[in-house]
Amino acid sequence: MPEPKACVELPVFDVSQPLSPSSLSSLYLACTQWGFFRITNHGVPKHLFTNLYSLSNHIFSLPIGSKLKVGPASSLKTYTPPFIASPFYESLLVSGPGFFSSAQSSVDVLFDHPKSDFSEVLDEYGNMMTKLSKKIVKAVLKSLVGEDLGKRFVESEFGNCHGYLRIGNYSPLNIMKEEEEDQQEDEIEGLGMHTDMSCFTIVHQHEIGGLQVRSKEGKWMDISPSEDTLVVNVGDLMHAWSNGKLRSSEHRVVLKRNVNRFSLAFFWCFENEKVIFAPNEVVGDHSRIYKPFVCADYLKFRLISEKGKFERVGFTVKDFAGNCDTL
Ligand SMILES: O=C(O)CCC(=O)C(=O)O
Ligand SMILES: [Fe+2]
Repeated sequence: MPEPKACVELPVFDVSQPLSPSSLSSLYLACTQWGFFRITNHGVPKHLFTNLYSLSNHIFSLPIGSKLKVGPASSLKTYTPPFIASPFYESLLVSGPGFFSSAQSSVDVLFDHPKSDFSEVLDEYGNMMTKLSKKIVKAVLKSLVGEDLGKRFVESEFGNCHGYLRIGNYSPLNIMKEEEEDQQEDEIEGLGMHTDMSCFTIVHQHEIGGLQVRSKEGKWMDISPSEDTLVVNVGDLMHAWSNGKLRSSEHRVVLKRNVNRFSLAFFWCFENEKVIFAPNEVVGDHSRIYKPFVCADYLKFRLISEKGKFERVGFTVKDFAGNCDTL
């Protein structure tokens, strides 16, 4: 018998105003317990999501041969086809801080005629996510180390962060009948269990839901779709920078047969050359659990592990920089 479904109740924070002391405590608790929370009054108008999805749909509907012109073997490498991360998942990458020119460089290759509507919408969305990410970093640091120290770290540690957006299209269409006749479950994995390589990720999930977080006990919990909120999660870089205090939780996406799903995942990351080393004020009396490491080296380590389809034993920051007994 399939297990009954469980849904996690994530706290919701209104980011249009400063958080009260009690909200800051619950933000800290959410980051340590779940590594996930929601934000509301984020300022992204509904029509922007609608536009973004319809313009992205236009791109994902192109023939695979066209999309591969910006695929992994091309010089741009902005398109990831199905069968690399998952057979039902394809994605398009748009990087900041110049979201317009990043989107436009893909569009110029994908379409024969000049077209800038996609890049304009992406620019607007990317800039909004950048502002939100800065707000989130500020609030979480305040909840972690207090206002004064938080403000200092925002500048000294997070001042050179950058963001990139991954537009995801999940299409588990017409495949099941032949391949999975014997399977009774009506849900299939769209994106396998992983942690994010970011400081924070901001996700807009489509109304059909499917995002799940793994509890500390190892149980998969649904993060229900909610029209007015965005989902935020802590990534590996923030986990390491906070000496493991903030949780970078494993999560995945499950799909319903024959139902297409879109999502927008915005990753806010340290600059490539940054050495990630939890400040003494964050470590406090605890023992240090991560060795210092260069951000780009960790990203490289993850890419190699993923290409090997996770066959290597270690593929998270714990395996990369954990067991800090030399300091
Ligand atoms: O599609 C989603 O809802 C989340 C995607 C995700 O977890 C990721 O891209 O890292
Ligand atoms: Fe993720």
